[in-house]
Amino acid sequence: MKFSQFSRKRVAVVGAGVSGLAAAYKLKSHGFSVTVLEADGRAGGKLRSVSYNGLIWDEGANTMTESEPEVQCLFDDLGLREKQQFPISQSKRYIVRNGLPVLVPTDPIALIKSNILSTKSKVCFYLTIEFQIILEPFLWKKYSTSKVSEDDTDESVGGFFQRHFGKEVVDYLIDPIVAGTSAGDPDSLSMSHSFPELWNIEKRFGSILSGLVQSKLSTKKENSGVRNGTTGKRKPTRGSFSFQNGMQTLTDTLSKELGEDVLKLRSEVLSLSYNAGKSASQNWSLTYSSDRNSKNLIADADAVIMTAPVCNVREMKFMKGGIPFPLNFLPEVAYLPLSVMITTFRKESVKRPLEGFGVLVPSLEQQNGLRTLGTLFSSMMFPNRASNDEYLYTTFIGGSRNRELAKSSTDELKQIVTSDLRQLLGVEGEPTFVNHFYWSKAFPLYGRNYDSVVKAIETMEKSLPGFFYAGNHRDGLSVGKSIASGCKAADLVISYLESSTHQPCAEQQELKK
Ligand SMILES: Cc1cc2nc3c(=O)[nH]c(=O)nc-3n(C[C@H](O)[C@H](O)[C@H](O)COP(=O)(O)OP(=O)(O)OC[C@H]3O[C@@H](n4cnc5c(N)ncnc54)[C@H](O)[C@@H]3O)c2cc1C
Ligand SMILES: C=Cc1c2[nH]c(c1C)Cc1[nH]c(c(CCC(=O)O)c1C)Cc1[nH]c(c(C)c1CCC(=O)O)Cc1[nH]c(c(C)c1C=C)C2
Repeated sequence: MKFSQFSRKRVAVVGAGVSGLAAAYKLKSHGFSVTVLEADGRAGGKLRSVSYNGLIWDEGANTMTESEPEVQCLFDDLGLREKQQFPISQSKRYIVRNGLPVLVPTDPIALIKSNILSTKSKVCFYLTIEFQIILEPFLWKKYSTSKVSEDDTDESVGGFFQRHFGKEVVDYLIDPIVAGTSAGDPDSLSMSHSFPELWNIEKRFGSILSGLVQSKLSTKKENSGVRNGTTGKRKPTRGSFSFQNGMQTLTDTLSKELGEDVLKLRSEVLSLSYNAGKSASQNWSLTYSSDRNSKNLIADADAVIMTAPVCNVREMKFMKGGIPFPLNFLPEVAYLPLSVMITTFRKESVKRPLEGFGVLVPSLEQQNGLRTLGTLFSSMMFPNRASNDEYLYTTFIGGSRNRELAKSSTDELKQIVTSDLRQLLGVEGEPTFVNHFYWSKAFPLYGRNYDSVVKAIETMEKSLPGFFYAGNHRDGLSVGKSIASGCKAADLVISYLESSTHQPCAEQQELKK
């Protein structure tokens, strides 16, 4: 316990996904009395690992990165470093072109040599790289007055990259990468919400490439302190990783640290009521269902961190000062459905196995008969996830490209996956094992009107003192960003409750503005 003065302050965290658990862990270690209410019978949310018959697989997130400082701190505190598992040959990633996997080059020169792009696009890409620093600011100015829509925060990912690199780069690089990181498509996604760093770099420097060069130089300058050991910050490990027994090891470790008294499973939050008191003391009252008790239960709290998806928040009842607080300003969020198929094949049945991370299928390759979004070479990356004589693959189907296909039966999906893997890797015969997991709402779509969602969340926070929203609907979909979002919400709760112990209520409101 770091600050025992908080031990009587109570915080309710709604949702035991990675963001809620990270927030709760931080608050608990600062001495708060925390309750995590989780609707499901398990903790972890979109982190979901299975060990069965000598196989290990993930039905949700498969890997994560450690770019956010909050993630680094959490791992150090939890002692998770020894459980991290780094994939073999993770830089080898493939994109399908003309029906076959092509290794994605890791640098521009290799890209010129590869078959991913046509000669015309390669020349265009090469010239762009060579001359972009000089030409791009002018191109940007030209487009910024002609092509970008009036409210330019709504530019699509496809529009942005086409403006910079041309259509073929969008079709054969951006489209598969976007599918492989959000299950979305370049035309539906908002650039400012999906790639905020790149968007801001262009806004700040007027050009992506010169901006990247300049920001890289300034990061190098900042990091030189790390090498000298003067900043005390750890340099993030490079690349993606998982954990022994899969990604759920992370949320299992957090759940264990929190303990059964804190984490209440099968507890779906139904309503939240805020009643302003003289101080921010137990102003919140939450009702939740409990399968152990036919009656709904009540949890009182001084502050609330909400991490349930927006679609679930819209179903909750909010009250403020005894009267309903309607959430009609909270827009409906679109979600992408996804099926995750696990298959294993005997090694001798895979005629053209590939080493590396996995293969992504651009939308245009549907014309060559392929119907999956992509496949991770799970047991190539993590050999202990299958026996020595078999390969385990994780294939994704659906997303914005093919919502209906995601809902297909296990048998239909088995045929689709086997057919795609036959074409891509030369598998023969049937898989020796199949597992299917269907996510009806795998990802929120950061669509071109997503600003309205973020603004509505901010309105909720401003209108309801002591209410904070965290999770993957805010600053990014990745596990790392979800953790960072949870930790930031915990920090806001700490300053809110710290200030509220010394200040009258009106001033707390000011603080939130
Ligand atoms: C198939 C798939 C693959 C992915 N792959 C990767 C990857 O490789 N790398 C990566 O970085 N990210 C990946 N992600 C994304 C990442 O896993 C998620 O964005 C992240 O885990 C979300 O965490 P969260 O805590 O914000 O939300 P969630 O995990 O969705 O947690 C929210 C929790 O709130 C609970 N809840 C909802 N309503 C209520 C209520 N009324 N009362 C109480 N509780 C409620 C839910 O049951 C849930 O447990 C993937 C996601 C999916 C679905
Ligand atoms: C084909 C479908 C999908 C694959 N993974 C996901 C989908 C929808 C989900 C997913 N994967 C990653 C993230 C985090 C994104 C982020 O913002 O960091 C999500 C939501 C990790 C990831 N996967 C790929 C990349 C380039 C990244 C970013 C991190 C990293 O570079 O490691 C590419 C990729 N995804 C899939 C495959 C088969 C693949 C590449 C071959 C599957």
